[in-house]
Parts: sequence; C-alpha cells; structure tokens
Amino acid sequence: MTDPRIAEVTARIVERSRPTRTRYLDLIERARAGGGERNRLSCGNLAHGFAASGEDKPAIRGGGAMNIGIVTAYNDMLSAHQPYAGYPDRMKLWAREVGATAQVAGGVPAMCDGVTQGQPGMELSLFSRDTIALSTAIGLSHGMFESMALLGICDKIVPGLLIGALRFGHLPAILIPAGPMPSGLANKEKQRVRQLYAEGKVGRAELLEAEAASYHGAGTCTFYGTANSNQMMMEVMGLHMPGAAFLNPGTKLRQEVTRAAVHRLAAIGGDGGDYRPLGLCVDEKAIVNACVGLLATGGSTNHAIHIPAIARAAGIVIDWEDLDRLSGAVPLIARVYPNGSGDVNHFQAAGGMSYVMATLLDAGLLHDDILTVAGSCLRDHAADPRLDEEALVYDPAPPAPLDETMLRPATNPFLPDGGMRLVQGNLGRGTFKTSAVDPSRWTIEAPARVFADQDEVLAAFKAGELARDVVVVVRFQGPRANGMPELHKLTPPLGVLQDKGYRVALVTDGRMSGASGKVPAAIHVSPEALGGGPLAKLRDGDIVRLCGETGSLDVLVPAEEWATREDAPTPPAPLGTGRELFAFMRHGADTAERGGSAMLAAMEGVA
Ligand SMILES: O=C(O)[C@H](O)[C@@H](O)[C@H](O)[C@H](O)COP(=O)(O)O
Ligand code: SF4
Repeated sequence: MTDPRIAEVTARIVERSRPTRTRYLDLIERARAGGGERNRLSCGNLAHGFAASGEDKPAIRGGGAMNIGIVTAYNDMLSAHQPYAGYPDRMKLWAREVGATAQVAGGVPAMCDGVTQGQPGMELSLFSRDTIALSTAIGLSHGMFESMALLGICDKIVPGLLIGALRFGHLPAILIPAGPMPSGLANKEKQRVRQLYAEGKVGRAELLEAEAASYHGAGTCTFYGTANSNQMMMEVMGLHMPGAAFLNPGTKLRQEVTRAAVHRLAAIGGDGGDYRPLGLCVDEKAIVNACVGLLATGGSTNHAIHIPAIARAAGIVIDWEDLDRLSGAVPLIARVYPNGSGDVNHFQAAGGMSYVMATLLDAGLLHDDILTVAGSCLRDHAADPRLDEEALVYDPAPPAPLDETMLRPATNPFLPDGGMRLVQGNLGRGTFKTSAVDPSRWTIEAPARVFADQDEVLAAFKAGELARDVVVVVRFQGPRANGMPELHKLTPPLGVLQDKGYRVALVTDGRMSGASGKVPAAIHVSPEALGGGPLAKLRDGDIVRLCGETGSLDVLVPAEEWATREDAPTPPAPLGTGRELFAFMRHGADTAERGGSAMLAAMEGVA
C-alpha cells in the first residue's frame, strides 16, 4: 500500500504533466508504429550500417536478429568509466549467445568532475549533460536498433544518456554500470588532510599522497556523490539488472550481471516477446521513486537539477515543491560518506540497494507497480546477484541491515525526514542538504561576505578575513552566468572555520559536489544573480538567515532600503577552456529548478 503522502505527490505530478506526457507517449507510439526504424531504412542506409559489422553482417543484413545499440561513455579520464574500454566487444559476443547482435551506436563525452573540480573546465560540467544527451541522440538516430545499452555511471553522464535515450523511448534500454573501485584511504581521512593543507599544516606532497591513496584504481569513487546517487536511482527506477549498482569492476560477478543485461535487452527489445520501452518504464511513479531513493539515502544535491531534467525528457514535470513534500515523508535510512563515515563498498556490505528497496517498499514509500527491465514489479529488483558456481542466481534482500551505523529500516531511521530541504525567502529558492550537516548547524544568522568567484573566497580565507561567524555568498555562479559550476573546493576552508567554532554557511546560485557536506549551504539559489536575482543586491555585512528547520533563506535588511539597492556589476563572460563555445547554452538556460538547460527550454511547447 503506497503511503498517502507519496501517492499525493505522484498524483500532483501526473495531473501537472498530463499535456506533455500525452504528447510524449504519442511520440513514442508513432516511432514504434511500422515495426521500428530499421524497417524504414533504404538498402543504401542499411548497407552503410552493416558494412563493417564483420561476423554479425549476415544477421544484421537479414534483419531477423535484434540489434542492440550500445551508447558508451568510455574514456580514461573517469576512473569509473575506464573499465568500459573492453565492454562493446564482450557485449557483441553475449548478444550472439541469444541470437542477437550489438553495435556501438556512438560514443558520448564524459567529464570527470573530480579532475575539473576548482578548474575552469567545471564551468562546462552541467552543460556536458546536455551535450551527452545530444550525442546519445546522434548515435541512436542511425535507426539501426531495437534496444539500447547505455554505458555510463558518473554525474552528468547517466542523466545525459537518459535524456537522450528517452527521446527514443519506444526502444527498451538498460543502464549498464561498471561498479565502484575498492575502498582506499577513508574519505574522512582524505578530508582531514585537505583541511590540514588548507591551514598550511601539510604540504602538497602529503596532500597528493592522501588523494592518490583515496582515488587509487579503476571504478567509481567510493563517496556517495552524484555518480553513486545515479546508481541508486537506476536501481529504484528498475533500469539496471537488479543489484548491478555496487558490484566492483573486473569481477566474474560483474561480468555475469553485464552479460545478463545484454541477454535481457534481446528479450525486452522491440522484437522480443516481452517489449518494455524505456518511455513506459520512466513514468511519473518511476520519477517519484528516484526522488524517494535520493531522499532516503542522502544522495547528491545535483539531482535536484537532474531529476527535473530527466523527467522533462519523458514529458513529466516536477518541481522543488514536489521534492520538499516528499522529503517530509521519506526518512533518512542510510549514512554513507559525506553523510557518514562508511563508503559505498561498506554500504553494499551492510545490505545495499536490495535492503534499501525492500524496507522502503515495505513502508509504502516506493511505487512497486512500475515497468522495470527485469522483473514483474520493483520488488523483484530488491535482490542480490550471486554466482552459484558459474551460474548467476539472485538472493532475496537481507531481512535486516548488517551494519546499523550505515543502514536503518524505514521504521527506525537516522532522521524522520529526507536529507534535502527546499529553502526559500527574499533571497530566492534553493536546496539545503541537511543530511550531511549536524542538526545543530541547520540554522545560522550572520553577516554576509559576498564574492563573485570561489578563488576570491580562498584568498580571503588565507588572509584570515573569514575567521568569524559568516555567511559566505558566492554569486554569479548560475547556469546563465558561468554554467553553474560546483564550488566543492570551498568545503575544506569552510570546514576549517566551522571546526574552529565559527557559525559558517555558504549561499550560492552555483552547485556543490554530491561529495560536499558538513557545512550548511543553500545552493542552486534561483533566480540566479545574473539578470537580477536577489543575490545581486547583497552587500558585505548584510545579515543573512538560513534555516533548514523552517526552510527559510532571507536577508534581514529593511524593505525600504532593499528597494533602493542596485544590482552588482555582472562579471565578464567566461573565456578559455572552450567555455565560449557553450555561450549559447548559457544564454538559453532555464532555471536550476527546471533542469538548467537551454536544450530542454527550447523544446518547450514542441515536445
Ligand atoms: O557531484 C559529485 O559527486 C562530484 O562532482 C564528484 O563527482 C566530484 O568528482 C567531486 O569533486 C569529487 O570529490 P573531490 O573533489 O572531493 O575529490
Ligand atoms: S565519481 Fe566524480 S571524480 Fe569519480 S570518476 Fe566519477 S566524475 Fe570522476
């Protein structure tokens, strides 16, 4: 039985989305008609498509076999995506095992936010999501496929792949992850060394040693950031083979789960006996499940931006009010770094996603009746894969968490409500990830110190100018200003100030990393400063009040004075590191609450 509060939000979304969802379902029905796109290709089109397909050529040419389109985000920059290097060749073998074929439809770019964190490249990060969606569409536009294998894990890549693939929602799809790297230096120890470095107490050599011990091999970084939040979301949306999220790369079990995904794609493909188009899998209930999973596990704040964008690609409209109402109904049941000490490997060992899904389903907090890629309902996905000799078998979810410091039942949570709050007031609307902040720090009222750039904050910190109770405001960081970068480099210095006993908070129209935590922050503040959002009127010394309890974000300046305030001058447009190429995306971007996307904004009214 679905919790009435969950059902109420779902009904609200269904009602609001009716016109756009209807148009979307018509689109995928039309694309499905006529037996799919490959039938519409000319002989010349087809010949180009199978010319280099080697031993698969007869099957592809004959048209009798399901052809799986692989969209891969492989590159060596992301430790999480490096394992994909050999996937396509193995997937072709596994497709043949079930009388199907597979071809790489196309590659998509993938940015490692860890490599670009604090660098100019981070200003391309949010827009790389839409670039990935566009690249996914380019690969799939060849029309040679009856299903889609989407290879991507990290921050903007899963959202981008899904947005692009949803525009081909008449095709079934399975997200195929590669898994987290084994645990290295504990994330809290990594953070401790960073703070020592920020205070000048250790040098670069010690810092690099700690970083290299933390990020030490192939696989996803082990903190619960946006990448691992993606994995959680794909599980609660039923878009993975069950339990695929957190199996380490390079293991026989990982291989067999991937092999099963390829076999499954042949079964649920356009010509299979069990047709499950992506556009029907991603419905309002699946989107609500993604929100619930995010809140229950204390996932990345970036999904307050990506889930609305993914939803829009399927004709579904959600807003931060929906997320806030769900947050009031969904307990926090997982504490994974930065919301706790353990990492995703420890989380997996404590019961992982099978336990999370089982306890949330038991509490009526997840919709069980969704179309998933592998089961008859979501509960069929609350299971753990295991090898029985060579065979892949599934065990039921554990009846209780195996480590209650990391994982709790929904009936005895860490916090009664979810880890993410909507904060709003005369400074706009923003996101506050309370799950990563000690409750004693959920309310702060202090003088503002206003910056237009995170490096200025670091310089002021080094000069000792922030050693007091302070609300650090970093503005002109919104999508239209500079692409809405993550300002995660501010976590160590603000953490140092907080550890010294000062009351500290960050307010920004920018983003933070999913790995950010500890310091109270109101992020994604909309409307952004560029173009006249209230942040543009703030001055040093203004008293700013942020409260996670009441969900408020205000400046305490008399209304009559506030009315006389001029906007601060707009910083120069970004230039260099290719940022000028993305000016069109900045100019057309809509609000963070709607996904921060010029691409989706331009679809408005058309799709
Ligand atoms: O949203 C996220 O999860 C982050 O973007 C993450 O992908 C990014 O790589 C962090 O910056 C890594 O953390 P460190 O920068 O602390 O290594
Ligand atoms: S989790 Fe972040 S830092 Fe790690 S590989 Fe993915 S994008 Fe890069």
